[in-house]
Amino acid sequence: MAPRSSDNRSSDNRSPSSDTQKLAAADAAAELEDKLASGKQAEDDDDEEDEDELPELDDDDEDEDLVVFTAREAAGALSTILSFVRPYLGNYKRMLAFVAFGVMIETLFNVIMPLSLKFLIDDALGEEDFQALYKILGVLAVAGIFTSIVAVWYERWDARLAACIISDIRKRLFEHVQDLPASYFGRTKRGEILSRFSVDLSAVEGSIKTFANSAALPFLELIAGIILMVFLNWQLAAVALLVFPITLIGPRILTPKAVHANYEQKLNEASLLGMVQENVGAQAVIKAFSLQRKMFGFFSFRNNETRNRIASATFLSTMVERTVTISVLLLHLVVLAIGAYLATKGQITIGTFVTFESAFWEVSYNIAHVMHFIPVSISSAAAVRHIQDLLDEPTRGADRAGAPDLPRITNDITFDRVTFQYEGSQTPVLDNLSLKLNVGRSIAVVGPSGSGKSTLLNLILRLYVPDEGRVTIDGVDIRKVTLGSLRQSMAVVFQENMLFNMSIRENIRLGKEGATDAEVEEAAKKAEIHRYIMSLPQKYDTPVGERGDTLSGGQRQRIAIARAIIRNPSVLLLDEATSALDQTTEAAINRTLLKVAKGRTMIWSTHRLTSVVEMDEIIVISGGRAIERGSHAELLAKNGAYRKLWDDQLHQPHGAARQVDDDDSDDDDDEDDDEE
Ligand SMILES: Nc1ncnc2c1ncn2[C@@H]1O[C@H](COP(=O)(O)OP(=O)(O)OP(=O)(O)O)[C@@H](O)[C@H]1O
Repeated sequence: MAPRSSDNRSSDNRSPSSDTQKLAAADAAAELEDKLASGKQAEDDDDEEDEDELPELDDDDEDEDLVVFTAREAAGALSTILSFVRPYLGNYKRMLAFVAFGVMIETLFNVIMPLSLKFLIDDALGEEDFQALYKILGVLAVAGIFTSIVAVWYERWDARLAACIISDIRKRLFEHVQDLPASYFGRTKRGEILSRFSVDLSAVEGSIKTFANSAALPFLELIAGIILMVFLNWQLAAVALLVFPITLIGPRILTPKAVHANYEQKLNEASLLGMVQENVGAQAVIKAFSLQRKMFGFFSFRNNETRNRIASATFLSTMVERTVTISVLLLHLVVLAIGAYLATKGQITIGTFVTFESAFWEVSYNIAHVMHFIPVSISSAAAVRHIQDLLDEPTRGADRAGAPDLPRITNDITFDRVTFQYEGSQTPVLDNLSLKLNVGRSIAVVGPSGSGKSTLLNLILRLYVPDEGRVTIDGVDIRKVTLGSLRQSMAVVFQENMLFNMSIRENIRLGKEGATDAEVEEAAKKAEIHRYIMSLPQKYDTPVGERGDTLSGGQRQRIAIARAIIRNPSVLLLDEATSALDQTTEAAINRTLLKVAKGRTMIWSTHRLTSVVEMDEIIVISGGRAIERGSHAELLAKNGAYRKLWDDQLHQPHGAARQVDDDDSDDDDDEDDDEE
């Protein structure tokens, strides 16, 4: 038998492992799941006769033709993968050529090897010609060593090529996700995006990594083996090839059942994992309510269910493989009998008989190999479609062609009859809102929960764009300037402040590229966090952990404030930026923020009215509009919506505090509401 230079292939090719079958069935299950989830049928379901039309999957489904991979489907899957991967191959033509050359050499050797048996037996051993024997062995040894070297060499390039392509796809995907508009993240589950990077990318990776060894090489060897069989004895080859389809009967019957069982297994495993994830996340509640035993009971039940599914799926997957090996064995007996008969009748030589046997095995195993690759490629094609769908999502936040940079903000930020509604929601959050925010002032945006305060800031940042009307800065529609220049002039602190898994210093420095250590410390001092940072053993080099988990909510918020301050922005946007702070720290930061706000514009959305009393202006948002506007004293004097919010927050009956506050505001001028 010809030496196999590719170890991975030789191990599972010669004896198709149950793992390979399991993998194939599991992948097919993933494909089935995808199809069921998306409600789509297979690509070629326009053909009424197709067997791959997918009925609902349920436990009683006895339709054995549920999923049979037709040649058309396999070809469609391959073409989907190849057309997706082709643009990436352009950068790696040299590597591709090396791999193709290696595969050709290996195929050639694996034809020469069985063929040499014929000459070895008939010409050398049969004729006792030692000259010929040495020659044949010598040629084989040289060819074997050469092929082995080539195989090791091209495997290296193959591994590198696959890694490069996947890395490029991952990069492109990540870059694209960065550019997607905020609305996409609003309507898409986080897990869905993550699964493009994990499940789908690894399915594509699986097919790319194994393509040379599990598809190209077996396919070429299959063709070469058939040619060799026909060359040796076409009658015997015809018998062998005619009965080869018999080997497909077992998989045809059992594959749908195995696919179904694997699908069920996947569902159970996913649910088990979900349970572990939920459990780990809810440890505090579980401990506080002593729920350990109850949770263990739920887990055991699900675990037993999964155990039964795994056993059944493994057995069925193994049976798919077994039926192939049993059919090949029976077929082999037929070929052996006919071949032996022809040899005894002298119609073929012993050498031809033995070589035919060898070619027969070659063809059998290569058929099995190609068959194993089909579900892998179908699963991978489904993954490619998912990835492509994500890549096809328009990056609406991108700049218009030739958009200019936003000049320095000098006058105002204006909402000009802005109506905005989130995707999928029934009512607009902002309804024909007109509002002029003069720069250089500290402005608070207050209002009931859900009134649209954060939305207002999101529109200024162009995280979302209005459905009607426009947001302008100094008269220029912010959609018409570059996003980079718009955001460069702003800094924002959110309520939920995401820190990155890096040091405190690096997190603060994210606000300003190239900021010096002194600037970082200055910003931290202003955000009232410097003293705490200095108390840590690693000080500014302390890693904050994933999402800043090693810090308290208030500490994260102060670091986020430092990150915003260091940017030295024209416009500082604060969205409930001090919600996680205690009153003393909040008061200190409020003072700092008011100092920082001098000479720039600060727009602060908040619930805590005590934070906004010193602001230049307070705007009350309700029902999608600005209903009141003025200083704290003016708005109290108005005795309207702001007054009610203030009283509610101070737990005073509406009107009870009026006398006191009215006294406070005696000197204040009344100012008209700017509601437009
Ligand atoms: N991404 C989103 N997708 C759909 N609806 C959203 C989204 N974000 C906010 N909303 C809805 O829009 C409305 C306004 O939300 P927004 O966060 O602007 O209010 P808010 O005044 O800042 O509220 P709070 O004071 O509670 O933070 C709410 O009804 C909210 O449910």
